[in-house]
Amino acid sequence: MPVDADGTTDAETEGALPINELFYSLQGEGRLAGVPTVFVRTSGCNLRCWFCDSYHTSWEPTHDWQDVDEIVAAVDSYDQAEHVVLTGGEPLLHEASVDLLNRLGDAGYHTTVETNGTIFRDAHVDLASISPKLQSSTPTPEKDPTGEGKWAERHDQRRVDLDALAALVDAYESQLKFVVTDADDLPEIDRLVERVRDAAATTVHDSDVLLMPEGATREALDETRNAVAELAMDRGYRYTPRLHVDLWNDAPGT
Ligand SMILES: C[S@@+](CC[C@H](N)C(=O)[O-])C[C@H]1O[C@@H](n2cnc3c(N)ncnc32)[C@H](O)[C@@H]1O
Ligand SMILES: Nc1nc2[nH]cc(C(=O)O)c2c(=O)[nH]1
Ligand code: SF4
Ligand SMILES: [Mg+2]
Repeated sequence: MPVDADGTTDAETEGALPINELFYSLQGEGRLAGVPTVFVRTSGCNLRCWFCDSYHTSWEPTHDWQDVDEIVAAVDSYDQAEHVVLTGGEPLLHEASVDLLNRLGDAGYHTTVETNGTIFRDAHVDLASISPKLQSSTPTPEKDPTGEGKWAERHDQRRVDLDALAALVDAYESQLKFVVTDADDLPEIDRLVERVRDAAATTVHDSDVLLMPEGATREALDETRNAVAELAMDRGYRYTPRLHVDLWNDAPGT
């Protein structure tokens, strides 16, 4: 069954998830970088960042439908792993993500959800790794990988939902992880962090705000990582590497 253009799924398939890939690696991003982790990547997204490093979950979604039972068994087959990351695409689009997270939490796994922060769901989440999307992520006709620019307006309208961001920050241990393309992104990050602080009851420390260089390949990161590290130092935010890209470049299943 296909994921439709918005990435929403047919009600019939509740209890199953569209899985693009499931693999064992090291967490490459954020405060748990370096931790051995099983990744479950769902397909389908409500946004279309021009730089999306998971093209086959957003711009051109591909997947197998798998029952939550099957996914849990596949996670269990990696004996060494105590951590699971649920990512996508946008994993919180899918109702069945709640069941999967609750099952993994009950089984004793530490669960991280990688989310664009536009959707709140109540589930077992040990770390909400929230990556709100900046204006520089918008797929303008010049930047759209399909060259059409059809998604620019929808992307721009949907990319920030303050209520969802505040609900995620208030419900879960969280980090705000911004993809930085250049220094022009910083004023927008500062403003958005302040808006989240105003909307949420929980204190958001500067050390919970992470700057991540844009780049899906080593070559692309060579152009961004040092400048982003300097911006993090200037501003007092945290820098996060993209360890998996440094180690394995853009190989699938890493
Ligand atoms: C593919 S997304 C899936 C989860 C969710 N849709 C989101 O955007 O947070 C996983 C992470 O990769 C980041 N990301 C995607 N493409 C990137 C790129 N070209 N450079 C740096 N980070 C990127 C996202 O911002 C997010 O933190
Ligand atoms: N190793 C590795 N770490 C990651 N952290 C977040 C990822 C993601 O795509 O959400 C990711 C990923 O794709 N690979
Ligand atoms: S929100 Fe995440 S999955 Fe969706 S297009 Fe952007 S980076 Fe890709
Ligand atoms: Mg990734």
